[in-house]
Amino acid sequence: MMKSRHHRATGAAATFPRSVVSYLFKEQRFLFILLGALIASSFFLLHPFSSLPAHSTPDALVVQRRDKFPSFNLPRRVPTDLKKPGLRIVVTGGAGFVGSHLVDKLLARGDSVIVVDNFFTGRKDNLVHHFGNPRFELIRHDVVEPILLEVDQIYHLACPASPVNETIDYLFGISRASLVSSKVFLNKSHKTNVMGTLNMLGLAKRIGARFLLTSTSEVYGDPLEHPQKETYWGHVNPIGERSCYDEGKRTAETLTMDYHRGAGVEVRIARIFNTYGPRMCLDDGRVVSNFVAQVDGLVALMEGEHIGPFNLGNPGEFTMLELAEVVKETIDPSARIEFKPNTPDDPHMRKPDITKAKQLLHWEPKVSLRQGLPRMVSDFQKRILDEK
Ligand SMILES: O=c1ccn([C@@H]2O[C@H](COP(=O)(O)OP(=O)(O)O[C@H]3OC[C@@H](O)[C@H](O)[C@H]3O)[C@@H](O)[C@H]2O)c(=O)[nH]1
Repeated sequence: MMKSRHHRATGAAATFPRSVVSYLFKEQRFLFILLGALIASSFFLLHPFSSLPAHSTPDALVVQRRDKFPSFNLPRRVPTDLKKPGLRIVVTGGAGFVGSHLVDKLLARGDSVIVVDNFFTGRKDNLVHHFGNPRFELIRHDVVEPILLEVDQIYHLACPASPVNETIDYLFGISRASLVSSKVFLNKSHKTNVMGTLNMLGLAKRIGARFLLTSTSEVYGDPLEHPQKETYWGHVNPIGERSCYDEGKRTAETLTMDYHRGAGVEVRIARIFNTYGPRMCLDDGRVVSNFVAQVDGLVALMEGEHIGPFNLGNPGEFTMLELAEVVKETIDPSARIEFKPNTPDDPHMRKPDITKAKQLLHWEPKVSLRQGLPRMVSDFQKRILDEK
């Protein structure tokens, strides 16, 4: 039985090639196949060559072929786009001034963004232009309570803003005190910096996300070194009126480095110097993005390899009197400048040394203060008038 089956199999194998050959030669099929192959190869090979200059190199051939057949470009482009899906990013304090500009940038880049904000000083209006975008989510949440989210990166900005902004607010006749009572601010600032930062670092550790802390120039206190390099340890009063913010941010930096050294969390630290621009106090959603070049610096820091800290600010210097003069000229040349005592522990001078950011992040501000301030003032003026 076994033998006869083997014979039958061998016989079938022997007849197979013969039947294929006879099939191909029947009715001149082979001739038609040859003819088809000849036409196809002459179209793809001979046609591009016919117009090539005599000295063409292999590279030139590729270029010529791309020009003649635009579809040659397509396979290159499609996989590149497919390979880079957007990141999932949390921005705490994303409804605030710096945060909302950062959110604009990340969404424009193609990332998915979740904003976590308790609207302490931030406003929904700053983000309203993203409502309806499927890559955008807004969660009302206080970061002093833990939250679990699945993301790749965390930008931690949530913090009651520095009292130092009051100087500028005062110049425009806008008081932050009307938004947030100073007592609430004092109680909240340190707690948010400590517990909020701990919670967000804990989240970063748990889900393996990269964490960026927006610290501040306030960590230098009333500096004895001028301008301030990142290596300067600062001159801060631990029990003063401003300490809640200054020491709060210093603690946040310490916690960030603890989680990096102790738990291996990938961290980044930015020290933001006085930021100014549209949406700082009022907002109509229209932005002159150059005002907030710091946002580009934050993204460069998050994407880069360096932990920091990095000073992000404008090294251009101006006195409060010069600032008041610019505001006066732009808003009301007949206005009178009043001199008042400084708030306790207010720094006498601040100027960032941004050499490190320039060298390692390739970042520096695009608009000088001299150019930027009048533009900001007129933007404010217009929006104040619009609101009346
Ligand atoms: O407990 C809080 C406090 C504040 N916030 C939010 O955090 C945001 C802070 O934004 P603000 O506009 O007040 O302040 P800014 O954007 O100017 O500065 C903010 O980002 C840069 C950091 O260096 C500052 O410390 C931070 O206040 C607001 O949206 C506020 O509602 C919280 O979500 N939780």
